[in-house]
Amino acid sequence: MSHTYQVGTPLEEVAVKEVSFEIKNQSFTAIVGHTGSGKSTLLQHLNGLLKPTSGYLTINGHKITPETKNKELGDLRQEVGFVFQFPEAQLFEETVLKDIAFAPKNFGKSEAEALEIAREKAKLVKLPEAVLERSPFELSGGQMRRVAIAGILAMSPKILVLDEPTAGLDPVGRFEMMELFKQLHQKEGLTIILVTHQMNDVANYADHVLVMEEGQLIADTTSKELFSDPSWLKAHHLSLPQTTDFAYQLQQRGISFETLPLTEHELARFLAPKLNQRGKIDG
Ligand SMILES: Nc1ncnc2c1ncn2[C@@H]1O[C@H](COP(=O)(O)OP(=O)(O)OP(=O)(O)O)[C@@H](O)[C@H]1O
Repeated sequence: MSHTYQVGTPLEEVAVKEVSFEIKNQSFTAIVGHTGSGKSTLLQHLNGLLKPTSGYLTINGHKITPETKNKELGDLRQEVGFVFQFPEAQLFEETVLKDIAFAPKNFGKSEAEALEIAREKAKLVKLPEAVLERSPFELSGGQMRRVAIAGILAMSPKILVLDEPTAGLDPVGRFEMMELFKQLHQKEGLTIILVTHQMNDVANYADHVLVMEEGQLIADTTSKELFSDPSWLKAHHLSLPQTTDFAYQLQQRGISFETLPLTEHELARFLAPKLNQRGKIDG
């Protein structure tokens, strides 16, 4: 599929060029690439916010073509939860619980049912009980974002699409947010599709990676494969996760790795026996 903005005007811009890929059910996919490479444009096709200007996509059995009408996309929009950048900007209700209950209520649930769903989803995103009756605007940035995410989960989506969901959070908030997505993926069985600039998050959480460059898909791979080739990443001005970079630097100083580690845990597992051995020899 391709997407061109403002076709036929002087501002015409091909944002996504003939990309073709498959995302498996219940996978955790990261989409990476520089600013302007087409990630957000691609993402907005996944629940029909944008339609391809040529080609098609099939999501959960729903085919979207340039001719697809918005009214045909109701089911898809319920099945694909879309978390925009800074989703807390869309909070508006008087209380946290009412905000989370908004969508189910709008989609025909009774007030009591919607509030019940809201309680369940608030728990799922680990909002403390004490905040549920408070105004969402009195919460911390991280908590507000959790309210917004709970509001999307209240539609019981099968696929969660996240556009830089940790932007603007502090390191602890970022970690907790990523752990939440990991839990939603592993325990709730959600398919996660995440746009991120954080290679550490790609290494720690994603199994599948799509790399965009100037509107084209230049890699469709696993995180292990992607980070095993530092020279390819360098050629495309992409960085390595911190741990992989550290291991790569060790490798350049003569310590050989079968495959470069992606996580601190993998690096520690590799280094510990070597350092223990050194200790024994030195001692
Ligand atoms: N509504 C729009 N109208 C016209 N051009 C647009 C529009 N939205 C995006 N573009 C252009 O499409 C291209 C891809 O933008 P897109 O936002 O998809 O990239 P991105 O990889 O998500 O960038 P970022 O990492 O900064 O969010 C850019 O050249 C951008 O200027």
